[in-house]
Amino acid sequence: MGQDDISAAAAVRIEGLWKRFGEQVAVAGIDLELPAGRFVGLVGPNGAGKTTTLSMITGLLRPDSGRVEIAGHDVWQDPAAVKARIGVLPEGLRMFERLSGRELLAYTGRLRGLPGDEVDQRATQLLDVLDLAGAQHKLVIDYSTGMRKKIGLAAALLHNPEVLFLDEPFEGVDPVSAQTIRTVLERYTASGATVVFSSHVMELVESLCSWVAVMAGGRIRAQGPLAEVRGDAASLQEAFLALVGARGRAQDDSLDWLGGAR
Ligand SMILES: Nc1ncnc2c1ncn2[C@@H]1O[C@H](COP(=O)(O)OP(=O)(O)OP(=O)(O)O)[C@@H](O)[C@H]1O
Repeated sequence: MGQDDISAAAAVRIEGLWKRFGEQVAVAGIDLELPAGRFVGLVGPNGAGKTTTLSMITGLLRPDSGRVEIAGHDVWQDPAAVKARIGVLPEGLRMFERLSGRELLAYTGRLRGLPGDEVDQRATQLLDVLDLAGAQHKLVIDYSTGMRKKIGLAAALLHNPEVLFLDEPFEGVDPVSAQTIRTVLERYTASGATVVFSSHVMELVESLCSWVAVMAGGRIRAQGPLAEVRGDAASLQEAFLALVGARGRAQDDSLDWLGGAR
């Protein structure tokens, strides 16, 4: 099988997925096939439908229509099989904040049905690698934004999922923590696992992802290997702006009062 032949090894298969909120169409019938063993980026402007899509893929939000399959299992017909195989770091990340970081991992491990000593061992390693060992007994409510992302990531990785979904994993994270998260994720995908993450930071997506799906207005505008989606453009950012038709919006005279002589 070639690097870019995904038909036999899709981690995620989406067909005709729709979601409306009243009059607002958030996701307008998308089809997507995301390859296994890759770093996959879901990119799009604000309001494109990324979070809604990820919520439907991970079983957090019921689609109006369409189907999603993860590692060969239907998300809505076989949710237990799917949830055993995925890890999720959702946007907003509501956690049990009155637990310490270590307690949160212990609790998550038990929910996942892992034996206590295995959870302890994995938690120690994850806390260490993510540079949270010193804060492991602090309550999560007292964690910074970056620390919350890291403990959320540790909780999502604890059961060694086949596919990991991350909604804006680097938002609010300092460069040192971002590098730590990146190293952990690179090691994880190198072992054959799949990471799907959403972002609007194109440089990040370009440097991390080998496969990209571009979303705008609830639709998929392009999907495929990074080089293919970028095409002849100088960067993914350029290709993205052309795809979503946003080039030059701030260059007309609609803000002619801003700056200059007063
Ligand atoms: N619960 C909801 N009720 C009503 N409208 C919603 C709801 N959730 C999302 N929407 C709308 O659906 C559209 C897609 O939103 P979504 O959050 O999926 O976009 P996004 O690509 O994740 O955006 P961002 O990058 O800004 O987080 C937006 O127009 C949004 O206002």
